[in-house]
Order: sequence, then C-alpha cells, then structure tokens
Amino acid sequence: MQEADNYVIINQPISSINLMENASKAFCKLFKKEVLDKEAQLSILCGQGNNGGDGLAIARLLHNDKYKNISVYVIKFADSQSEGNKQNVKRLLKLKVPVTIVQNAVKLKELKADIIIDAMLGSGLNKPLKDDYADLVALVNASKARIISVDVPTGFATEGEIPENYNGIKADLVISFQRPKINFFFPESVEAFYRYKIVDIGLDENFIQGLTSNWKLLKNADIKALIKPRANFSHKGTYGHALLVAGNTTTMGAAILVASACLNAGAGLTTVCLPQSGLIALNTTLPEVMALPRNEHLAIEDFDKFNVIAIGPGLGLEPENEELFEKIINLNKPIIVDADGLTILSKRKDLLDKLPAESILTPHVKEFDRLFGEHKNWWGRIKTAQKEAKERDLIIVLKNQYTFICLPTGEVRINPTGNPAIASGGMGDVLTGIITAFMAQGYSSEDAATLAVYIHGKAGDKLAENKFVVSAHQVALQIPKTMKDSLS
Ligand SMILES: NC(=O)C1=CN([C@@H]2O[C@H](COP(=O)(O)OP(=O)(O)OC[C@H]3O[C@@H](n4cnc5c(N)ncnc54)[C@H](OP(=O)(O)O)[C@@H]3O)[C@@H](O)[C@H]2O)[C@@H](O)CC1
Ligand SMILES: Nc1ncnc2c1ncn2[C@@H]1O[C@H](COP(=O)(O)OP(=O)(O)O)[C@@H](O)[C@H]1O
Repeated sequence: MQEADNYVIINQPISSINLMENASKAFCKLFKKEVLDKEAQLSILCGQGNNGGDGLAIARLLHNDKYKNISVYVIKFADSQSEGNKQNVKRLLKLKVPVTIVQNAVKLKELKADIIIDAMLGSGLNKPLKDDYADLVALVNASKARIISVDVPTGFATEGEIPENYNGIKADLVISFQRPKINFFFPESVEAFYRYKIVDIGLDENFIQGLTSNWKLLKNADIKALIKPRANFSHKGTYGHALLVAGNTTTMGAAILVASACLNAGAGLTTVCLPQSGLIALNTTLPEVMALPRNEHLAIEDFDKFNVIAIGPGLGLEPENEELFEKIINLNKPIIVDADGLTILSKRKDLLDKLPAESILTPHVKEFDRLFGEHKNWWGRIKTAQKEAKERDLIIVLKNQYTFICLPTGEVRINPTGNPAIASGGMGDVLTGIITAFMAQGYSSEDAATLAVYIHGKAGDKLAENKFVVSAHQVALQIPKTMKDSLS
C-alpha cells in the first residue's frame, strides 16, 4: 500500500500532504455517520508520523464541522516527526483546539472522553510496543471511551505474525484507507478491533491492481469474469459427470448434502459412491442423482466414466475406504479431498505425496494442522499452505470466516463472502459439492475452487439477510440463484 501511496504522489498531481488531507476527509465523512453527537468529548491521540498527521488533520476537519469538544494529544516519546505531521501541526495551531504534548504515559492517566480517535501509529509500525507506548496503549484500552482507529489500530502489524500477547489498541472500529490490510483477515485480529470499514482516498486503482502481490482479495467482478454461461445446444454431457465418494451409516447426510450442492452448482450428471444402506435416502431426497454402491469389488474401470472425483464427506475411516482412496489417486487425475479424505491423508503421508497435480484439498484449521503440523498463528499457517501448494502442485482451500485459496503459483486469494450465520455442520460438504460441480464443467482447479468458495459464501450472505442461522442445505439450494445474480 505504501508503494501505491508513492505512485499517486509521483504520477498524479497530488502531493503527500494532499493525500493525507484526502485520507483525513474520507475518515471524517464516515466518522460523521458513526458519531452523530457533536457535543461528544473527542480525544484525538496523534503520533509523530503520517498516521499522527492524519489525526491532526482530522482534528481540524472535525472542528470545522462543528464538533465542539475536541482535545488533541500529541504523543512525543521520540524526536522524529514526518513532514506531513509538521505541516498539520501548523495548520491545527491556527485554530482554537486545545493541544497537549504527552511526553510520558502517566500524563494521560486522567483522560476523559466519550470517543478516542487513535492516530498514534499506523502502517509504519516497525517494532513491538514497549515502555511508554505500551503503557499508554494499556491506559487507553482501559478507558471506557469508544475507540476509533485511523487506518490501523496502534500496535497492530498490517502483515506478519500477530503475537499471542497482542498489546496494541483494541478498537471498536477501524476506518482504514483504500484497502483492508492482510492481517485484518486473520482470526487473531479479533483482539485488535471489532469491525473495520474501508474508505477510498483516491489512490490509483489501476496501479494497485498492477502491483505484483501474492495476495488477492476476491471481488464480484473477478467471479463474473470467471463464470461461463450455459451455451445454446448444450446438454447434460456438456457439463460433465461428477462422482462423490461420501457417506457412511451415521453420516449419510454428508453424502446427500455434497450431492445436492453438486447438482445445484450445475454438474451435468452427479453420482454418489455410498454404502448400500444409503440408497433409499439418496433416491428419495435427490431423485436426479445416481448411485454407485460402495463395496470392495469396485475396480479402477468403474471410475472411467467420471471426469472428476471428490472424496471424503462423511466417508468414515474404515480400511476399505483407504484402499478405495488409493485406487482413485492412482487414476492420476485431479481430485477434491475433504473431511475424512483429509484425515486419511494425515495418517497416510505416502498418499499425500502421490496426490495428482492440481488436486484440491479443503481443510478447516484442525484438518490443516493435522496434515501439515501445528501452527501457533494464522500467518505461519498461510506461509505453510503457500509452500505446500507450490511444492506439491496443489490448490489448498484453507477454510475459515475468510477462506484462503492457496495456489501453486504462491498466490493467495482471500474470499470476503460468508458470515457467522453459516457456521454450522455440513457447510463444508456443500462447498466440496460446488467445487466438484465446477471441475466437472471443465473449469480449471484454481478457477473451480475460487468460484465455489465465493459463490458458497455469497449464497450464505444472501440467506443471512433475513435469517439468523442458515443451514447447509439451504445454501445448496440457493446456489443457482446466486450464480445467476453474480452474472449481472
Ligand atoms: N504515505 C502517505 O502519503 C499516506 C499515509 N497515510 C497515513 O500514514 C500512515 C503511515 O505513516 P508512516 O509511514 O509515517 O508511519 P506511522 O504509522 O505514522 O508510524 C511511524 C512512526 O512511528 C514510529 N514507530 C514505529 N513503530 C513504533 C513502535 N513500536 N513504538 C514507537 N514508535 C514506533 C516511527 O518511529 P521510528 O521507528 O522512525 O523511530 C515513526 O515515527 C498510514 O497508516 C496512514 O494513516 C495517509 O495519510 C494516506 C497518505
Ligand atoms: N463465520 C463464518 N463466516 C464465513 N464462513 C464460514 C463461517 N463459519 C464457517 N464458514 C464456512 O463454512 C464451511 C465449514 O466447513 P467445515 O468446517 O468443513 O464444515 P463441515 O465439516 O461441517 O461440513 C467453510 O466453507 C467455512 O468457510
């Protein structure tokens, strides 16, 4: 993001100080919607860098906007001061806004405020907080005021490991500039803020898109560009035949969910390889889906007619399932592995090593750590996923509130769709069904995974508009509408 800031300064007729002014105006525009009470006691804490410069500009702009009770605190624990900061001090001092210089944390012990605007340290954090800064932040966190951070909560690194004992600001809201920061997407960020909002500050979007970065936040436009419309004169054969190896005596529902999702995501034909005992349930709930009864006599030739195979949802860990899995791996065509399929791989590293190139793994965090080792934080986990995806030529779909799709190229696609209403059993089975349907229809592994993760979450978001909780089967049934909507 720093690179994009510099680009605008060099290539557009806008100076750093004006960009800071744009950023501060964008902050205030949103702030005014969040804080309607112009009598509220606002304490604005400003550091010595450009984040502090924003804070000083924000104080001036809010004063001009008739917020009546503004106090500014300039945190001066060191001598360095950025140019933008200096200029904004000068501009602010022309107004009747009280400014207090804070040279040690104790001075802010009696801080009284309804709202604290945190503009101490932003994306320029370059070391952990300690001494006065750590004490000051602890005081601010202990106050009863609502904390709104400018761009980044003070002490929160935008990239890299979020320490277990995070000691930065715990904000109610972060108003962040132009793009969310990578660390916003990790569950550990819950320690640093309750929610964030992004405001546009006029950085050049074309340039940002062109920056070489391994991280990509998916947008609806990416999905729209990927979806292939159903062609005239196409027929069921055009859209492939998917096989889902799933279900067991007590987990037959998983087989039905994965099949329903596959059907609803547009596979031409869907077959489930399940135990004999599941046939009635399958035939009565999903009459469109075919069955391949699972037994020890299944041979490699039985799988010839399927153009993609997924294995795992509700499968069970019996030795015969492991043998079947090995046969499927030996077909040497990309497969999708989920749930019990992943558990088998974590015991059988020889099978993991033999997975066909461009296969897709869809672990949640526990499955991931079982496969690739325990991780203390999400940054480390993603780094491992990037490495494993690259070395093994796999697509790793690491599931969470924000799912990370790690590609063999090293790219990590971050999915913004989905919400806590869809946090319920069977949701991962539905995702597997959607991925499989897209593979059956001829999408590449990376496109199938990308499309499926986005569409799955988006369907859940639509349903959550008027539902407190959303079940997995409801998401499966919503897919056709979500796909249609994604095209417009
Ligand atoms: N680029 C632009 O034009 C725009 C940028 N914008 C804004 O700029 C922000 C980034 O600004 P920035 O790069 O100046 O860094 P910032 O976050 O203010 O911190 C730097 C200061 O912190 C200090 N410091 C660091 N770590 C520390 C620690 N642990 N404990 C104590 N001190 C520590 C460091 O000291 P030093 O290490 O140099 O001694 C230095 O003094 C960004 O978040 C956004 O708000 C917007 O206005 C849009 C236009
Ligand atoms: N809070 C949440 N926000 C967004 N998506 C979620 C949330 N909780 C769960 N999900 C999604 O639901 C799915 C759950 O998968 P998984 O844990 O494998 O479920 P199951 O094993 O019950 O089928 C994943 O795709 C995950 O991203």
